[in-house]
Amino acid sequence: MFTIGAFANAGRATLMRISGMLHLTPNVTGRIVLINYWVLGQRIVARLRERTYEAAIRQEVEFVERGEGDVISRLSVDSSIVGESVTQNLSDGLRSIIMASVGLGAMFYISPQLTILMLAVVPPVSLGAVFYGRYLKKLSNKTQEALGDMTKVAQESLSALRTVQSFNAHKAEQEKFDERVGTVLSLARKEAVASGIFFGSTGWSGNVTLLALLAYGERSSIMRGIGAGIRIFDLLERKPAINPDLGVEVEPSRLGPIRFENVTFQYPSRPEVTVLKDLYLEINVGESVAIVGGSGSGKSSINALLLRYYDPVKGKVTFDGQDIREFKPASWRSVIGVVPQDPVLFTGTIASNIAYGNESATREEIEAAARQANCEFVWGMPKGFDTEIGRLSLSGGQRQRLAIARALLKKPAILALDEATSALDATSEHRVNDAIEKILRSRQTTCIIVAHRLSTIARAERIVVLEEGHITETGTYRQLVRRKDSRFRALMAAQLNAAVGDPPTPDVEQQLEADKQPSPPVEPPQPSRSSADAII
Ligand SMILES: Nc1ncnc2c1ncn2[C@@H]1O[C@H](COP(=O)(O)OP(=O)(O)OP(=O)(O)O)[C@@H](O)[C@H]1O
Repeated sequence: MFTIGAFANAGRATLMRISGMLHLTPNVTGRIVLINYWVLGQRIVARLRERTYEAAIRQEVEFVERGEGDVISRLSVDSSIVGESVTQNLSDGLRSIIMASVGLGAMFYISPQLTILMLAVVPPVSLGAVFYGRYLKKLSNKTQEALGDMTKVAQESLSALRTVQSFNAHKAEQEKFDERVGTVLSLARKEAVASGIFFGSTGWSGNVTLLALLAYGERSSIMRGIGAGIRIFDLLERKPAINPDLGVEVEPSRLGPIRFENVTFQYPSRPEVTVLKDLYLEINVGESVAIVGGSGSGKSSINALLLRYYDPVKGKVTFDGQDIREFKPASWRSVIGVVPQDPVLFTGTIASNIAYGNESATREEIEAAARQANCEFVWGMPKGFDTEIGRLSLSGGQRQRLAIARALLKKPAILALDEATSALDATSEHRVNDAIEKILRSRQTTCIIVAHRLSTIARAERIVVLEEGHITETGTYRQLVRRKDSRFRALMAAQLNAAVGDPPTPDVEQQLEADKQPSPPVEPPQPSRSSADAII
């Protein structure tokens, strides 16, 4: 064996002598080869990304929506790996071919018998390499899948950060992500061990060569690594504008009015636009207030401030007389149930979606909340509450009802509801309205509703009309609708007309006329279905 080793070294020395004759120092040759291959690699990666994106965007919606993260990871990580391995393998392969053929030629020249003896090891080693290669490929595939899964989890929660924060689900999301990171780590470890065996089989000289190659060729990747590291550390060191660790806990049983005290607000990304101007709004314990106003008047921004996604620029929001900035954000959000305009569902079962951020909820509690929110469609599904759902696999109305159930499960002292503006199918819409009405009637929860439907507006105890960032009118539905020149009437008529089509339809006029009549003392008004559920 020693003789064969010495013999192979003699072949390698011959190759070195040849490159010496061509006046190519290993340093210069290495640099040229590396730069060329690096550029080639980048071109391959760019082409691959374009083609992958082109293919992804042509797929059926279901494929991408179910495995969004996977597609993104193929675009970012997989394509780099392919690019790197193609160039790396290509350069390694070329180098090996040259070394092997020149070396073998020299060896044959010195002693054909010894060369043939040495070549006898080639077939079993090749066979081993084939099986070993397959194993490595499978392992790498699994790692990529795990990476895709990890990206998907991160993407789902980051794209729904408002939901994650309002349901205090950081811990659950972190655990989910950590689990994926763990899987990736253990697979990567397996891959490293497997590669280690591979390199180990080439003996100490192989390892030394590899180290030299790494030290020599990887300098540019280290620089790239530093660049990427800076971006990561920037995020790690960033202090959140709303510190999640500062503040006092809110007693879950604490009740009190909510006050927006002369609040002025601009979004940090658009400081030139004042969304809310010196707004004063008081909502008493158990009261339901509907906020109405034209698109862009600042309705949703009120909810965003209430939930402390943002802080006011001037003025303050108080709960029971205390500035909500004094509360720990998670503790404050835990007393508020949120139903956003376009609710987000997460990968998982219907039950886990209703119990989002509320892991201790029992099946009975989940079902009770679903019943309260008119989610009867769940019982009709073959697997009921254990049905697996993707982000968008339910209708808008069903999603909104699940979101209502999710919010009700928290038994919140305050309910912040943003009605869906998009049209829901007739049955769903009716069931959503019905669920909201049930909540409004119960009078246990303080409700602040960004309302778009007449039926909800009519049911709320008080209506505030928001125009250009401040409240221009406030009163009950009857008071506002009866006031001949009220801004509310004008808003309703204009928006209903816009929804139904010009010129004003008899429906709108009839509705407004009908509402002028005195109502029965106990029953709340029952606007006719044609216009009552109209989206405004
Ligand atoms: N995240 C944001 N960053 C910057 N500007 C925003 C942001 N969200 C909303 N705005 C702007 O703030 C203003 C008020 O928006 P808001 O969503 O509160 O209105 P809205 O009354 O709820 O409208 P709609 O009924 O259409 O939902 C709009 O001009 C909007 O463009």
